[in-house]
Amino acid sequence: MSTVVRIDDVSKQYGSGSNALLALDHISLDVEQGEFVCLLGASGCGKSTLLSLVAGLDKISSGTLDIGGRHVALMFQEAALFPWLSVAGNVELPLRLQGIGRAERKKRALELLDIVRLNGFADKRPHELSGGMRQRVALARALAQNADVLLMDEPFGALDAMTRDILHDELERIWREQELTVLFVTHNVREAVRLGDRVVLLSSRPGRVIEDFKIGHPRPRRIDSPEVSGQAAEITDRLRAEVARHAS
Ligand SMILES: Nc1ncnc2c1ncn2[C@@H]1O[C@H](COP(=O)(O)OP(=O)(O)OP(=O)(O)O)[C@@H](O)[C@H]1O
Repeated sequence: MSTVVRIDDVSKQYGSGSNALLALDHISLDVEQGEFVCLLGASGCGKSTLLSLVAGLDKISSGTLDIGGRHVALMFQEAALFPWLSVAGNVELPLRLQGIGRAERKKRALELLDIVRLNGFADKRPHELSGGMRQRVALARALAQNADVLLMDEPFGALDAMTRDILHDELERIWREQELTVLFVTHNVREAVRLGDRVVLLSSRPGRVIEDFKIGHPRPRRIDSPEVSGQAAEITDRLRAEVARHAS
């Protein structure tokens, strides 16, 4: 296995002087090729900060962060589609930025829409889609970036439980088929156990890695299975203890 994301002793401080805020405190975390790693922690512990550092959207304050020049794609809770573009137009955008010609773009966009099971919706506008369908488009657009690493920040947080459940299955299938490496931020412990090879628990601010749970249950998992529920309960207890420690 090769390491795709190497985070070594990374700290992140926002601001300076009396306004300084330490968001991440000496975080070390390696993500291997093809791994699905979920990041879990109390609100404000620095999960999104860590993703934005891996994405290169912000600079680390100290330590080393190495993704070996690999390409990353980001996906957020809001699909953030361009409303004036069709579904296919939104998916084509990264392809256009890669300089891919019109005919090839159209073909590739249709293939990607097929992968996320949105064939037949290419000409629709984002407002004509449900929330779950919009996230499928966002996923297709992320895949269009041909990234090695998919960074997902609560991508299903705004969806109802049933839609989320279906998208878990879809994401798992796509992750396997496309041999992606995924770093997935969530507040939802069961979702983390449902999806992750590992669930990395961060402390309350400043974020530190307090535990790295290996999730060995066979896939595909059901979010309501006794195995997932049992391990989620164990992790929730650990998280609760951390939040209580921070509050006291
Ligand atoms: N650009 C910024 N400037 C200053 N402070 C910031 C900035 N971005 C985040 N922070 C602060 O850093 C801390 C970590 O924020 P971050 O959004 O990474 O946490 P999180 O774990 O993703 O939170 P949540 O679970 O609520 O989404 C918070 O206290 C936040 O207010």
